Amino acid sequence: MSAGADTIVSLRGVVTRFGRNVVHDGLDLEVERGEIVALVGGSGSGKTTLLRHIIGLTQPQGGEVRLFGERLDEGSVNARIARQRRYGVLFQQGALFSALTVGENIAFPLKELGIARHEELDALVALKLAMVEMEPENALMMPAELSGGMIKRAALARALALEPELLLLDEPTAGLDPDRSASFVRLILALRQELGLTVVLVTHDLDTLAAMATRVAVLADRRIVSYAPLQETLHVKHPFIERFFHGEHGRRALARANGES
Ligand SMILES: Nc1ncnc2c1ncn2[C@@H]1O[C@H](COP(=O)(O)OP(=O)(O)OP(=O)(O)O)[C@@H](O)[C@H]1O
Repeated sequence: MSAGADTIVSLRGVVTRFGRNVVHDGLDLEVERGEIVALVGGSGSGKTTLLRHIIGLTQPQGGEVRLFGERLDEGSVNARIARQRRYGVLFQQGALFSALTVGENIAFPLKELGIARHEELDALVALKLAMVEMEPENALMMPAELSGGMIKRAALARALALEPELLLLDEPTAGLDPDRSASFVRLILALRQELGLTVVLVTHDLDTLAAMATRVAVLADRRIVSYAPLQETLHVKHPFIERFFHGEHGRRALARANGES
C-alpha cells in the first residue's frame, strides 16, 4: 500500500526505544492535506517524540517516516532545507530564543533561510504578530518580559513565519485563557481555509480538540489505537478513551462543544 500524493505525514511500523523503555511499537499514522489531527495520549505515551520524528529531529529505531511523501533519511542537504520551509513547529519547551527579542525570534526562520529582504522584515514581523493578536511594539520585548500566554503566541507567530503547509503544535493552548484559546482555534481554522494548512497538534484541551480536529489519533499501548473523527472516537472501547473523554472534565467539555450549557 503506498501513500497518496496528498499524504502529508506517513508513519509506518514505527518503533522507538530509549534503553529498555519501548515507547512506540509498530505505530502507524497517516495525515492527509488539510486535516487537523489531534494527537492525544497519556503522559509519557510518546506524543512529543512522535512530533520530533515527523520532522527528523529524532529517528525511530524501526519503521518508516515520510514527510511530504519523502523519506527523511534520504535526499540531499538542499532537499532537507527545502523541506524545512514547508513546516512550522511550536514545541512546549524552548519556544523562543531567550537572547533575542520577540521580533528577532519571528524573523529568525525568514533570515536563516534567506527568504525575506532586510527591509521587509519589520513589516513581516508586524503582520505575524497581528495574526496572533499581539501589538507591533511587542516585537521589541525580550521573552523574559512576556507572560506564558504571550510566549505561546509569539512562538506561534514564529511557526507561521514561513507560511507553512504543515504546523506541528505541542499543547498550543496550555496556559491560554478561554478567550485566547478560542481565538487560536479561529486563527487555525482560517489558515486552513485560506492556505489549506495541515495541522498535527498534541493537546489535552478538549474544547480546542472538539472545535477543530478533523480526526483524533489516540496513542496508547505504544501505537495508535484509534484514528477517527471525535464522534466515532467516543464510541471506541478503550480504557484511555473512557478516562479522557468520559470522565467528568471530558463530559463537560463535550457538552460545551455540543452547545449544551
Ligand atoms: N531523549 C530521551 N531520552 C530518554 N528517554 C526519553 C527521551 N525523550 C523521551 N523519552 C521518554 O520517552 C517517553 C515518551 O516521552 P514523550 O515526551 O514523547 O511523551 P509525551 O506523550 O509527549 O508526554 P507528556 O504528555 O507528559 O508531555 C517517556 O517515557 C520519556 O521519558
